[in-house]
Amino acid sequence: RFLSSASSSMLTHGDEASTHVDANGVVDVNPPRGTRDFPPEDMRLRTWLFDQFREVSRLMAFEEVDFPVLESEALFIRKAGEEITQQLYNFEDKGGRRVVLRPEITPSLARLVIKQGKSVSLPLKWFTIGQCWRYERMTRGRRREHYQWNMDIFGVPKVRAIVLLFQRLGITSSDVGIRVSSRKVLLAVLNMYSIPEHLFTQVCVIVDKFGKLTREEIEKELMSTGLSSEAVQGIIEVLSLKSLSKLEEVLGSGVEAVADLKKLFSFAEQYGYADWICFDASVVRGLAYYTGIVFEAFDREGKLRAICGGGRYDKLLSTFGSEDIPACGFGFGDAVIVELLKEKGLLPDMSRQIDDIVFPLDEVLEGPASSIASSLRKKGRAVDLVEDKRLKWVFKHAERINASRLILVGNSEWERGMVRVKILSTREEYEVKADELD
Ligand SMILES: CC(=O)Nc1cnc2ccccc2c1
Repeated sequence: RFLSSASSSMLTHGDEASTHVDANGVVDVNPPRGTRDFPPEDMRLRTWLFDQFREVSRLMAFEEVDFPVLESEALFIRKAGEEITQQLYNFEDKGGRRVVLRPEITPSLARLVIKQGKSVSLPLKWFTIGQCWRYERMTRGRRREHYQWNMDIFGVPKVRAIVLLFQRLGITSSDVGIRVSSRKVLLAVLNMYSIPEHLFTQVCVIVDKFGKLTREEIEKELMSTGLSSEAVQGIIEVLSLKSLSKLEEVLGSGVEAVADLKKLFSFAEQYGYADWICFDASVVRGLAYYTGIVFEAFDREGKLRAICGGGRYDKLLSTFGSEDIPACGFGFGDAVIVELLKEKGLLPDMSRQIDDIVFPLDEVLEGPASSIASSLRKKGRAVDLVEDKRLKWVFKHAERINASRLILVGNSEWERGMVRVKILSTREEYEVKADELD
């Protein structure tokens, strides 16, 4: 497999957009800051990746849903100080409504589940692949949009879909692991230090920065919420645990967190994906609404950011004023996975492919050539009908787009109802009756 240039532009940021017209009046051809175009080669890679997402969703009997990329701002106003809600791509529309380009999918899912109310039978398993947005100062030069595959189950407590996808992509459990923990671990610690539960989501968001900030910075942020230094040390000590038995020693065996995690790891054993997952108490994920098991996939070489992440969120619906339905799900971005596939030499060959090129050798034969092209298309063949070119160009073009066959419509053959076929891989050449061409 060779690396196409595709993967590079999947990773580049929208170039620095300058003013929108330059000195000679040429419009700025770059897409807006932090966004990407998808020219054909990049679009082939993206389509391939999204086809893998779709196939796994189909295999797991998930139904596809979709939502507007524009949502009411109210859906994302949360008080916990998450990065995602501090970088809302929000604005006021011409009707004076507060709207956003959605930063994530789950709240839209929840909105639709509530809207569908009694008409949906549980459990429901929905998936979508949607573009998500954030507005951050370009100082960090990060992208402002990415596509996310979301898989969510409402009405039950799933990690299996992710393992299935990795296997489809050729990624093994020696390449990637999934760190698993539960928000209930943190809840138990807060209770040990009798910390009020209203601090819970705030503390989760801070602790989610474990890997990204220094210990001192974490301590400082935790202290700033009013936690005692004893509680701060206790939190950091417990969240550094990587062994379930040690966790049990610290929290005691009656704690729900320990029971949940033991159950999950025994399911993993039974389902045969135990070597993909590991307990890591530092996993809390940065979204305020998680209530139980949380997980994130990571590359074992530690070079990349989280590949995907998710968890259980049993109380999201009540934050929208509706009755709660237990739910869990994950978001899987389109960027880090491509970096990983590139690292592992697993990017597929993304070069263009076409079945037939049909070429009239004389312009009086453009009619017959066109009818040959359409009959082949009716048989499902991808046909490039070429006109106004010299034969030399057509041969080069056939190479360039990896055509399987070149079908030449010439006067002498056509008088006999024949066309000339050239198989480009074997150089084999033969005549065939035009209406027997398949
Ligand atoms: C690697 C990458 O592109 N991350 C990314 C890019 N855009 C986003 C936009 C919204 C939310 C998360 C986002 C995450």
